[in-house]
Amino acid sequence: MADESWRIPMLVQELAAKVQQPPSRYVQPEQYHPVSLVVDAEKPEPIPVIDLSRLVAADGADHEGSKLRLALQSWGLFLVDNHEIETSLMDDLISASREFFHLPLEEKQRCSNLIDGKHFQVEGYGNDPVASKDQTLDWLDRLHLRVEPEDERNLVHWPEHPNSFRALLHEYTLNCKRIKDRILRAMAKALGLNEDYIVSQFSNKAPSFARFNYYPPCPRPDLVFGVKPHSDSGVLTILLMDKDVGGLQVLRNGIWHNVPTSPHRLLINVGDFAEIMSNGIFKSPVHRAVTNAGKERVSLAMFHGLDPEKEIEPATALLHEKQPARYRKIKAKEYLAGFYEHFCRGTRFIDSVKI
Ligand SMILES: O=C(O)CCC(=O)C(=O)O
Ligand SMILES: [Fe+2]
Repeated sequence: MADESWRIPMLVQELAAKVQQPPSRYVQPEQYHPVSLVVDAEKPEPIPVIDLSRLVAADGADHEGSKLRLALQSWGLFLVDNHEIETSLMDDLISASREFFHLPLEEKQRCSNLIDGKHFQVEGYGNDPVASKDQTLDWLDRLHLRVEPEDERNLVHWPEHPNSFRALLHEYTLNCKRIKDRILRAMAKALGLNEDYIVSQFSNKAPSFARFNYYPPCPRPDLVFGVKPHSDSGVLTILLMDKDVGGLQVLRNGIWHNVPTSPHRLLINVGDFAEIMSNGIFKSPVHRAVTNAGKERVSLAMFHGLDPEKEIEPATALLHEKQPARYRKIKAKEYLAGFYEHFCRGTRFIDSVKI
C-alpha cells in the first residue's frame, strides 16, 4: 500500500519543541519568503476603525456607513470599537484556549480532527489538511469547531478542559451573531440594497465555525508562514487577535501591511461570498500570518458561512447594462470544495468564478 504518512504531519507545537530549524516541508519557496515581500513598516497606513454603536445609531449612521463602504472597498477589513462584548469574555476565552493548547497531547487528542488517527475531518484539534506531498505547510495548530447551527454542534470535539471553555465559547458565539447581523445590515445599506438583503441569505442551516489558531514560536520567521496568504471563503469573519503578539498582515494594492495588535477591538473582514454578492465592490482581502521567534500567538477567527445548498451570486439590484455580473452563480458547497483545494495550493478559487 502507498505510504500516506505525509498526510498527517506532526503537530507543530510538538515539532517546535524539538527542532532548531523548520523542516523543509515548512520552508516557503524563495520567491514567497515572508521577508522578501517587504511590508511597508516605515509609513504604516492606519487600518480603518468603525464605531459599531454609531453604525446603528439613528444619527451618525450615514457617516459611519460611508466609512464602512470605503473600508470594504479599499481594504476589505476594519477594526471595530464599541462592539459591546465584555472585555473579560474576550480575555477569558483566549486564556481558556491557550490553556487547552498547553494541555498534554493525549488530552488534546480527545478532540482530534483525525478519524481512527488517519483520516482528516474539518472539525477538531490538529493540523490543517494536507492535500499533496509537495504542499508547503503552515506553522500552526488549530482547533476548529462548528458553533452554528447550535443543534449541529459536535460536542465530542469541544474541549472539556478547561471546564469554562464550552460556556465561554457559547457566550462569545451569541455575541458574534449579534455583531454580524448589525454589520451585514450596514453593509447592505452601504451598497444601496435593502437593509436585509445580506442577512436574508442566511437560513437556519447557515454554518458558523470558530477556529482557534495556535502559532508556537518559530526559529525562522523569515522562511515560514503561520498561515500562508489566503482570503476567507464565507460572508464575514470576526477575528479576535492576540492582545500582545502581532503577526497578521493584509495585502492592499500589492503591498503587505501589518495589522497592529489592538487589544479588545475586533477585526472584521469580508470573505469571498460577500465579494461575489457585492459584485466586486467589496474586496475579500488576501491576508497571512507571520510567525515570531520568541513568542507564541493565539487568535480566534469566527467564520460566518452560508447553507451549503445556497446559490451565491451578485445582487441583481447592483447589476445594469454598464455593470454586468462579474462572478458566475455558484452553490456554497461547490465553492467550498474548490476553495479548500486552492487554499492548500496557495491559490485563490475566487479567480475561477470571475466572468
Ligand atoms: O491569526 C490570524 O491573525 C489570522 C488567521 C486567519 O487568517 C484565519 O484563521 O483564517
Ligand atoms: Fe483568514
